Amino acid sequence: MPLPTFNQKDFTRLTDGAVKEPASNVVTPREVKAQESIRRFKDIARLVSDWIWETDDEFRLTFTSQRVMENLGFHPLELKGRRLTEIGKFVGEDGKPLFLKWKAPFRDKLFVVKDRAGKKRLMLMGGVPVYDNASGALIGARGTAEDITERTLAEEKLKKSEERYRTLYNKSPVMAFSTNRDHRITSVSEYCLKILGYEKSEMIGRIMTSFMPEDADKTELLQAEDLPEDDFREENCRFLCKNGEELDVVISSTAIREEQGAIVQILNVLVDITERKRYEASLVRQANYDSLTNLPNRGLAMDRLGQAIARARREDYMVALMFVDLDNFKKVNDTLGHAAGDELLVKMGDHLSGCIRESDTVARLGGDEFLIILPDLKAVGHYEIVAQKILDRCSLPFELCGHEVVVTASIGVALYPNDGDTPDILMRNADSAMYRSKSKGKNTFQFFAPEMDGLAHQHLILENQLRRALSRDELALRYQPVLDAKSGELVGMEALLRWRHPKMGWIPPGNFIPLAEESGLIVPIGEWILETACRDARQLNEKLGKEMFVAVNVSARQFANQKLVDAVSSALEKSGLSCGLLELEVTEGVVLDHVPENKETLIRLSEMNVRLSIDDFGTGYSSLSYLKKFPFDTLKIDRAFISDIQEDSENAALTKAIIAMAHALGLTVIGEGIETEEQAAILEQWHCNYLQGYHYSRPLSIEAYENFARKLIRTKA
Ligand SMILES: Nc1nc2c(ncn2[C@@H]2O[C@@H]3COP(=O)(O)O[C@H]4[C@@H](O)[C@H](n5cnc6c(=O)[nH]c(N)nc65)O[C@@H]4COP(=O)(O)O[C@H]3[C@H]2O)c(=O)[nH]1
Repeated sequence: MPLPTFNQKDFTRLTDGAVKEPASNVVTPREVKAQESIRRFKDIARLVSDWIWETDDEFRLTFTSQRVMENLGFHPLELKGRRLTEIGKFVGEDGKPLFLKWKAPFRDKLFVVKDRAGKKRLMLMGGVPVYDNASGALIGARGTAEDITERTLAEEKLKKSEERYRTLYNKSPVMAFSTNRDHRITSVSEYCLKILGYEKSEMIGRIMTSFMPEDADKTELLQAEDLPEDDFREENCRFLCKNGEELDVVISSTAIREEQGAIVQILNVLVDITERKRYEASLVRQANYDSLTNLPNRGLAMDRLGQAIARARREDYMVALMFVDLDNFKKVNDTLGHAAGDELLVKMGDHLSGCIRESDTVARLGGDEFLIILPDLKAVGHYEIVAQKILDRCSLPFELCGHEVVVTASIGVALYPNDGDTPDILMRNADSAMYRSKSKGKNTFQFFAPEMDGLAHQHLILENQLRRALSRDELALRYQPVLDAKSGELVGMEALLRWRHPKMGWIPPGNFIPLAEESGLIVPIGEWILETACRDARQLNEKLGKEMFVAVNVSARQFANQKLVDAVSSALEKSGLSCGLLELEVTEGVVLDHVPENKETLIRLSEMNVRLSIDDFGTGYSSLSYLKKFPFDTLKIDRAFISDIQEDSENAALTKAIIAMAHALGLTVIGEGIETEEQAAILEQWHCNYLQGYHYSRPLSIEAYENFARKLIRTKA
């Protein structure tokens, strides 16, 4: 028996509400019931978003609700009579075709159908078989279909993004973990586990701060309520690895909230900044600490001294500053080598640190100088105890490279407020006091006294600084060209000493050579000059392919030292410069001293084939007799004669006579201090052999000299 069906007309009539009442007014109860049922169906069909369908026993559509137009774009009439399986197919979760047993109700079956535009739509179908009441035969089916295309797409999208997030969370090299509102860890990324070294089970469920060192500041991290709504919060903290190592991390926390705003989860991403921190710390260390001894350097010491003075001013204390200088450090360096010297400094740093309290500071200023700051002295006399302790400790023998070495120290003490109220003044005064200790025979300490500011004391300070200048590379040589008067060609150069003082800048030789002579320092300094000048000359000659001499000034004090000849031959040997290219300039004083040894030294040098020159001739006795007695090769006319050669006829006559006389004795004559073309022309006319002076060039560094020489050689070529 066919299923009583609604045709389309019926349906339109029902769903549009245009139900026309039958002509007869006699309505049976059965009809009323039927009409009610139709109205109910009409309302439902209009309101539900699902597509309602009905088929006959061959599953041809006999009815579809209007919704199908919205879902699939078909007019219900277009579908009428078509089999459901013609317009689409049932599929399983896996997308494979599914064969429905129509005899039983079914629900949530996926039905893939193409809409009018040919696009795939996904419907979720449910249906029931319809049986004939009387015969019990299957006469069709009816059901609903929900269009789930958009929802499925959205779900798939969400699923994919969740998968992506999960992959990111777990597989990428990001340290991340989630916590709940109680800060207990709920999930942790694989990378995080790998870096921290824990098993997942060791982290899940634990409060995150339990992975931080006890002394770490955790307050901020435990303020979940403070987490920003649309941003993340960054905190610096330390994390403990399973192996006990500590990681410095920046932890960025983002709150994941439910719609009402309550926090559901906190996502924490950790960035390991341990290396960066280490690097920053090493930079700070480099800037503030001495790399050899690990003690604070001058900068940090001055800073601490400033702070100590400020505190002492507030609290009415005194500050003692001790300048400690080792007495025989250079000897250790020279005899045992630099490695031993370094070891000594490190050990000395330890010794000094052992003599003071933790609140005091030991710093290394450079070289063999240390500084001690005692910041909160309550009683005068306390620093005396410390100073004596330091002297005692310093003079204990050191074991250095298998040798037992004894070093002593000289200490200068200055006090705040008595001896100064700024770090600079205190430093200067402690330094002065230290020099006084040195002059008093070393291995002692001295307090600053106002008279130490005097000239004699400054002299003493300078002498001590000069003593250190050599080891600190503060000395340098400049070279002034010497030219052939006739040809204008370069024949040689004179080496002139300069001192680059760390605070005073370049100091001219006239200001410190007398000091060096007086103190005997000219001997080691002279050796350095000889070595440097010979080496530079040899290298320059090699580069230029020329044989030019270098003249080196040798003072009377150097002659008094027996080792001059040895120093000269050692310099020549080390450099490989031929003896005939070294000229030693001596002043009249050397020969006038009537010291027999000087003559002997000059003879020995001359026998070595080293050239000898008498410097500044004309300024002293200018005795002709010694020129004959001593083996000189060259005579240098002092620039005092040359400067007024044009105006002063007496000087001019004298200069002319000196040149003639020197030639008669077989000497080469050099005119010094040539400043003008005219002076050069006159001297050339008088047969002066060589010329030197600002007119040609000022003394130059060896590099600048090389350029000068190359240019001159080019113009002469
Ligand atoms: N006004 C003027 N000056 C000119 C001119 N040409 C050169 N001079 C300067 O005259 C000085 C010549 O050196 P000196 O008579 O040996 O006189 C030297 C020498 O006696 C001594 N000296 C320099 N270097 C050394 C050294 O290595 N050892 C020793 N023992 N003494 C040195 O110091 C003295 C002064 O040296 P510096 O200041 O370098 O002065 C140099 C040089 O710069 C010029 O045209 N005009």
